[in-house]
Amino acid sequence: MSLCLYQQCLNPNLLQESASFVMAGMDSAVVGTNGNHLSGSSSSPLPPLVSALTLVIGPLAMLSYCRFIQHHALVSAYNFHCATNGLRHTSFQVFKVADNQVAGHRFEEGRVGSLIDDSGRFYKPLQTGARGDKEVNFFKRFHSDVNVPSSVKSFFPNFFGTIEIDTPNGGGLVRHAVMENLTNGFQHPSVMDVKIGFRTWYLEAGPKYVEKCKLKDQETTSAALGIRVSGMMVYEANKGEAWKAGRDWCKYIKTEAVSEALVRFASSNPSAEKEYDGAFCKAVYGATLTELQKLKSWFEEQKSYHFHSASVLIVYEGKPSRTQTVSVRLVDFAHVVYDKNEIDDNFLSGLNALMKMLTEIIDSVGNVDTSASHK
Ligand SMILES: O=P(O)(O)O[C@@H]1[C@@H](OP(=O)(O)O)[C@H](OP(=O)(O)O)[C@H](O)[C@H](OP(=O)(O)O)[C@H]1OP(=O)(O)O
Ligand SMILES: Nc1ncnc2c1ncn2[C@@H]1O[C@H](COP(=O)(O)OP(=O)(O)O)[C@@H](O)[C@H]1O
Repeated sequence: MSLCLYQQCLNPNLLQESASFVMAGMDSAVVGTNGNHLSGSSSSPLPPLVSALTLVIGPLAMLSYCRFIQHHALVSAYNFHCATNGLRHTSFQVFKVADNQVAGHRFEEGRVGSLIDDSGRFYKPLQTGARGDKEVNFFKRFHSDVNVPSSVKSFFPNFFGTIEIDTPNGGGLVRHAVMENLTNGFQHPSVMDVKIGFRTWYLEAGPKYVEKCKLKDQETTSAALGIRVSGMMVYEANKGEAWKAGRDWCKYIKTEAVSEALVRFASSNPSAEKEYDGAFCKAVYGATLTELQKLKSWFEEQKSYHFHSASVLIVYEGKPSRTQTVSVRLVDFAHVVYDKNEIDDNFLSGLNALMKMLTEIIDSVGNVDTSASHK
């Protein structure tokens, strides 16, 4: 979790330019609200370790490919509480590979994946063109939609705008969405991404994309079950390390083995001697169901947002503790369609399918054979 990928240049001229850009471009209401933080964040002393790192790595960074990050979020971030913190990106920034990312676009040969920082932010590389814009527009629209209750908004990551980060693979500047890191605060998170819906495609996306999705929905469990386990990692306290499912492990889970995979995710009680703990599994999924029920109530009414290919992200603490926290949130909003004025049956039925499966697991968890392979 400690690979330092980028070191932002500490070029005072650039900082200056950026600061004045921000001040000039921002709405006065934002400056008025956050003015103290604005000036404070640009001049606040760096923590000792960071300062030391700056001295050592700074000159190297200056020579390396790390260019100044252009911050585009600040002007448009009027409706979001990001402007003040956003300015921090203009001073000093250490990004790390998001090791807790379990699905989606990851750092692989020639590809760019998500990053995190120590302040609890998650940087998701946006696709070029319309697709990236779609996700950004979703966040802006959704978080400022007065018709969505705040209890529902809290299922979605906070959004802090976008920044462009120079990638080390020669790809140049890549725009990233800056979000709340949903695994922040967990010492050893166990994380599972469950894609919701019997179909991930939607006609508005165009025939090529629809074909690609249809094939994937058939090949995986989406079409048959309404859910697809897209990724998972489980912290195994007895080993002191996390087991992460590979892309193919997830892709080729057979329909009849999904339940077993779900049990595997939640039954690894780090405080238990044995590998499999039904009581722990019940506790994790009991808490999950309580959250999903709230989400479901909203989906039973709302007609404004249709989510395709979005996922429920379940996170629990793998470090032994007496109280267990389970976080249930949503991710991936690159395929949202608006104002259809009808219930999002595809997402709702997928959610119901997941809830039914989790309920069945809770009822029968003692009987599941977790030693069997899922293949
Ligand atoms: O962008 P691609 O073609 O690599 O496809 C992504 C998939 O990568 P893969 O092709 O399986 O290596 C990717 O699969 P993984 O999660 O990496 O297994 C996702 O399915 C992604 O969809 P979304 O952004 O989660 O809706 C997929 O993105 P879209 O199909 O939504 O573009
Ligand atoms: N805000 C977030 N905080 C923490 N992890 C996240 C966040 N958003 C996404 N992830 C991680 O990244 C993975 C892929 O996210 P997703 O939005 O589906 O990306 P992609 O569009 O590349 O498929 C998720 O399964 C999760 O592990």
